[in-house]
Amino acid sequence: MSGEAMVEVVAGVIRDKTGRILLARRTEGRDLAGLWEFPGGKREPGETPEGALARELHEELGIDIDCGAPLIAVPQRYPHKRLRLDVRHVAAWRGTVKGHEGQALAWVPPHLLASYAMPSADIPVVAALLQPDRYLVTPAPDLSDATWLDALEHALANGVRRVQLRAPDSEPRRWHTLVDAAVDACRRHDVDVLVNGDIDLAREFDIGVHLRAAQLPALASRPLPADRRVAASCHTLAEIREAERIGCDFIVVGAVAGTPTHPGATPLGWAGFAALREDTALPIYAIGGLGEQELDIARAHGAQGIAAIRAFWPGTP
Ligand SMILES: Nc1nc2c([nH]c(=O)n2[C@@H]2O[C@H](COP(=O)(O)OP(=O)(O)OP(=O)(O)O)[C@@H](O)[C@H]2O)c(=O)[nH]1
Repeated sequence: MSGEAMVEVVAGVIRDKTGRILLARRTEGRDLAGLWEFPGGKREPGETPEGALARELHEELGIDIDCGAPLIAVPQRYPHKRLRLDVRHVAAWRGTVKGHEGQALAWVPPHLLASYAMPSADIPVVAALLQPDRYLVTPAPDLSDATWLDALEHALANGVRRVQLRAPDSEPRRWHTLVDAAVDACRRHDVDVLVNGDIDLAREFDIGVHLRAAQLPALASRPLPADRRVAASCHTLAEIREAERIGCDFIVVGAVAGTPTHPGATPLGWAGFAALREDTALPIYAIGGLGEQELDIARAHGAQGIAAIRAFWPGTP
């Protein structure tokens, strides 16, 4: 990793009464000119993130704000600099929004954010605003099918919004029946569902696919159309580059902490996770010995959220 200094940037998610979000366009002559961004700027020495955001939004837009909760802090490497983009919700603001530095402004409905060209650090920010922060990976159906489906229903009722159906050693016919029932349950809850590894099964059920890193080199491009999710599990920067090459929508990276299922593996730790995060714009779920209680620390290191088996599966310790 380069020792080049990290520039600390803070930006705000400002909403109007209808829920639209404010973007500002970077003016000509600046780095990344023409791209849209969340209003904000560099922290000055001695400033808190909240203080820097209040100052920047006053200078750039003429508004006074109450800083709200952190959304995500994204470490990102650009060709000539490294920065950490610390994005805060703006809880309340007063005044009339106006571009005081000649910048164009746009109030954007959240579902249209992804259609604005933005710097790469903003890709994970938009994902953090729009996509689930927990990604359940199902355990193998060791007990009865009914027990497994019942646990899935409970996880969905508990608010899991994205699921990877995974059963490494299941008998194919039994797995097909279970996938059928699980997809049905996920559709009833309007939950995003992917199946591990099996592209044909994903096509048959018209769901997403979660690829193993070893599957990536053989694929020329993403195996499913743009409206079906393609994800991958990655452990190294080389694997992340493969996921980018085929056009994955998001990835899972780990193991961040130690896990009983991989006792010999050296965990990445949060610093190792953030170092990989810096080199890609893909949304990343952190996995490996993590649960709901790590969501805040995950977001503080640029993760979309947490992927887990045990932590999100009812009835497992
Ligand atoms: N405010 C803001 N800055 C962002 C976002 N995404 C992103 O990569 N940045 C980068 O964070 C830095 C913000 O610093 P700044 O707004 O004070 O920019 P500047 O023109 O003075 O800096 P420059 O010297 O890099 O051109 C810029 O390098 C900008 O490209 C974002 O969503 N909002």
